[in-house]
Amino acid sequence: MTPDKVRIFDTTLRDGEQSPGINLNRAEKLQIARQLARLGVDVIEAGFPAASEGDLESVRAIAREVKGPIVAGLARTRNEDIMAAWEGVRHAERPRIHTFIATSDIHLEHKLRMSRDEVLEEVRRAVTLARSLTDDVEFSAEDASRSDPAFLAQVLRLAVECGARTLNVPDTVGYAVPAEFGAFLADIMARVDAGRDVIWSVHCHDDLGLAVANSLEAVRCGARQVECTVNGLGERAGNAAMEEIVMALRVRRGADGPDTTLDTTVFQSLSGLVSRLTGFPVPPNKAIVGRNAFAHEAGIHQHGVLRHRSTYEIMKAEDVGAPSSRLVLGKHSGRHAFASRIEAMGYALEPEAVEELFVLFKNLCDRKEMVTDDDLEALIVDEVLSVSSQKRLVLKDYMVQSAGRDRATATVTLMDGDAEKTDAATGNGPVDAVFSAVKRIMSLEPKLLSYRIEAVTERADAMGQASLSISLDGVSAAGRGASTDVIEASLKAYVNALNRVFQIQEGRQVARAMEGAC
Ligand SMILES: CC(=O)SCCNC(=O)CCNC(=O)[C@H](O)C(C)(C)COP(=O)(O)OP(=O)(O)OC[C@H]1O[C@@H](n2cnc3c(N)ncnc32)[C@H](O)[C@@H]1OP(=O)(O)O
Ligand SMILES: CC(C)C(=O)C(=O)O
Repeated sequence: MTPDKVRIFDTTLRDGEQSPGINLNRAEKLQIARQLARLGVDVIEAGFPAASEGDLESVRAIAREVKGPIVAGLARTRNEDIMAAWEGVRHAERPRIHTFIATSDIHLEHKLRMSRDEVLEEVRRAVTLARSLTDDVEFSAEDASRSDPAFLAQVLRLAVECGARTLNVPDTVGYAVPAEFGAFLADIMARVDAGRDVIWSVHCHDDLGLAVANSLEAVRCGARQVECTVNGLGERAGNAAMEEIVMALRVRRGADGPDTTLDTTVFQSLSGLVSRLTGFPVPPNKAIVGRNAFAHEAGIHQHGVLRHRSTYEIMKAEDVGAPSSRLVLGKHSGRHAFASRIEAMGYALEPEAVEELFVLFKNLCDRKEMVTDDDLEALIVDEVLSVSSQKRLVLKDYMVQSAGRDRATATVTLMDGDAEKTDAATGNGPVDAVFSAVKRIMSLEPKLLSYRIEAVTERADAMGQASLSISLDGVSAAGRGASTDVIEASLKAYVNALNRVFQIQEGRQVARAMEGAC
């Protein structure tokens, strides 16, 4: 074992499960434990076997079935807890008993109601008993960071004398700040002077949002085990998030800094699994495993990432098992990202067409939270691949008023070449009214042969895609239109179909004229 290896002690199944609202059954715990083993954590704290028969059973199942990591069970210093912990872990490949008692005066006076001597006696008895059962005993001094350093050192020295091989210095209530915590740990390590066979550990809570920072500072000061949880779950504000600590060590390691041996590509799927089984969602902006951790929406960032990923990314999404970084198109996006997405979707458009689409896309962004590939496809089909080049009619504006179930009035403004034309009409619904207004503007009576509207995407602000066909003077044509507004989508489809009719009529006239000329 290299001296710079940092051991990852996962306590998702014990401290993580202490989050109010989380209750995992045996099958769920086993599923998580298997994934923790795949990730390569050094220790799985599988539970607190004295807590309940169910907890004991879960710990026992993990100890029997999950190979690789050390399997630990937590125990108070009471004999019955230690025996229960042993019952839980004894069948593991590498069993550990983790026993603890508080060392701060606040806890001694108000909670345990024990003197310092009584606590020392608890430690002596508990560690000795645990050590008689297994070689691997961890001792934790609960509320260490608020304890008198002299007494804390005395307790830890005794734990080592009785056989503990891992000494844990928890910041139980998340009170520590990094520089102070590092100095505190270094001072305690010097006072105890436990030698090279003892591993120093920390266990930080996130009450001030400093659990990860405190853990990293502890590693800098000599800790070689970090206790943490997936997604930072845990009592109150949670524990230090494992994925954040591990990636911070990896990314900032330099040539020979301390590191873990985890397969970090498991992080994303494990985070999702834990989130689904606990019902605790992962915030989109959560470091490492959040949905947005490798997503860019701002045009300037997207341009930078397209040129070189390192401009705005400090690690590879693939390294934490996330899909490669995403450029999310939204109202903050710019032309570079937009053009790149169109190209990636397989469209080779002229720069003028891309520019035209970009303007429409920005308008769409003001109406829609996020623009998907389906939305873009609808825009491309609607605006570019339809008859855009020879458009005679262009929809400029429209207004609809619905007056009761079967009556609506619409005013529509179209550009017919350079001429702006407006007219109003009524109809037996808003779509019928806008179609009638167009008919009045053009003094034409096209027959509606078919009409369909469907949502392109699934949310309330989804793009609607209208498809219809009309016939006029023996010419039939289909039209399509897309918009977040179904009336507008229908109107665009109607205008699109009329433009096609005109185009066909124009083509026939040219053909006739050519025939005449011959
Ligand atoms: C900081 C941490 O996360 S520590 C781990 C916290 N996790 C848990 O508490 C979850 C599991 N706990 C449980 O299921 C229960 O609390 C049990 C089964 C352990 C104990 O339940 P109960 O016997 O009903 O006791 P209760 O929880 O109400 O009180 C805790 C008792 O343990 C004592 N105690 C607390 N910590 C320790 C310790 N480390 N060593 C010895 N005794 C302790 C308290 O002084 C109190 O003693 P008392 O009953 O003589 O007054
Ligand atoms: C039992 C110890 C490790 C603990 O959970 C804490 O102090 O927060």
